[in-house]
Amino acid sequence: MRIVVTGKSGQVVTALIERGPAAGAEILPIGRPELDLADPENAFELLAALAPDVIVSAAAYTAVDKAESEAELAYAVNARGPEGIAAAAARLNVPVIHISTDYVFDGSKTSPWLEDDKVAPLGVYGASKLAGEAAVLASGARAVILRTAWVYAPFGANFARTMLRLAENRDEVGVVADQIGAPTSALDIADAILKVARNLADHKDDPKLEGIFHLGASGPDASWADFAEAVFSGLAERGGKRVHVKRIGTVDYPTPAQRPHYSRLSTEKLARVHAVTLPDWRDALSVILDRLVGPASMRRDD
Ligand SMILES: NC(=O)C1=CN([C@@H]2O[C@H](COP(=O)(O)OP(=O)(O)OC[C@H]3O[C@@H](n4cnc5c(N)ncnc54)[C@H](O)[C@@H]3O)[C@@H](O)[C@H]2O)C=CC1
Repeated sequence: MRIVVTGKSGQVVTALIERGPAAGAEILPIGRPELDLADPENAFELLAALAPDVIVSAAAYTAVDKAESEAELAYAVNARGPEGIAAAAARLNVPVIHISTDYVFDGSKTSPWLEDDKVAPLGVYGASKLAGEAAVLASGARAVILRTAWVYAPFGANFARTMLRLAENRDEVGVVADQIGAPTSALDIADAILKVARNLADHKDDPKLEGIFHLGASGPDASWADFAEAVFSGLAERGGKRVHVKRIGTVDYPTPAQRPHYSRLSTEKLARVHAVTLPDWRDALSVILDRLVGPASMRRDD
């Protein structure tokens, strides 16, 4: 199975490159300079030359706060980019898996968001990603939208790595405790994408496999403060220092873009239709900390 994925250096792209071979997939990343999503005119020629079985649209403008002052660029990359990719996929008759976000919701629920819940993005990033979803769904390509959230990995820019960096010279870190979600490993996201890609490639005439699906880790709800505490206790278990989390409110940490208070996504539909369930986020974090800090077992006496 040949999978072309947009982007070259992102968390999900990098995870796909790492996980693809074990799933029997050849991963072909395309990104800048040859493909600029802000100007995807050449997408068809590029994709046609690579002859993929499935296209994964993973690259995006992901700077949530900066998007508030760069709306034009955010829309170009997150809406017109995927539109160009999906139009090419339709012409090539190749299915497309497009990665989207919990930020299409306003966070006002208190139970996990369902795929057909009312969308109401709070900021430019979420609105531009929502426009991307709409463009992909309207393209005529066989399309799966995978909305995920709170992505982190052993590489790239993410919350877990930021916490570990702060631990180097801080004994206490203030982290918001009133935004709830599920930290989701890009490695697990890559495994899920590969399974969905396989389902699409193997069952060409099954429209039930298409549409919007939510993808997130299993396990208990977590706040960013809970996630930080789990990172720091994992660090301590691996012989690192103890860092205290000061639980603060969103009001104490103002940002240009407003974030949803409750971001947990219901993953029941993905489990039912594609037979994909992600591991508990605490187990996934342990896998990533083993790589970033060193295996906990190495520090034990046994
Ligand atoms: N990071 C997160 O917490 C979340 C991410 N997502 C979505 O998941 C997907 C993957 O996210 P990450 O891997 O975390 O993103 P990332 O920020 O790690 O990587 C983004 C990738 O997009 C590429 N890119 C940016 N502008 C481009 C352009 N104009 N042309 C071509 N490539 C361009 C970058 O070079 C990079 O490879 C994105 O669609 C994002 O919207 C959804 C929910 C949460």
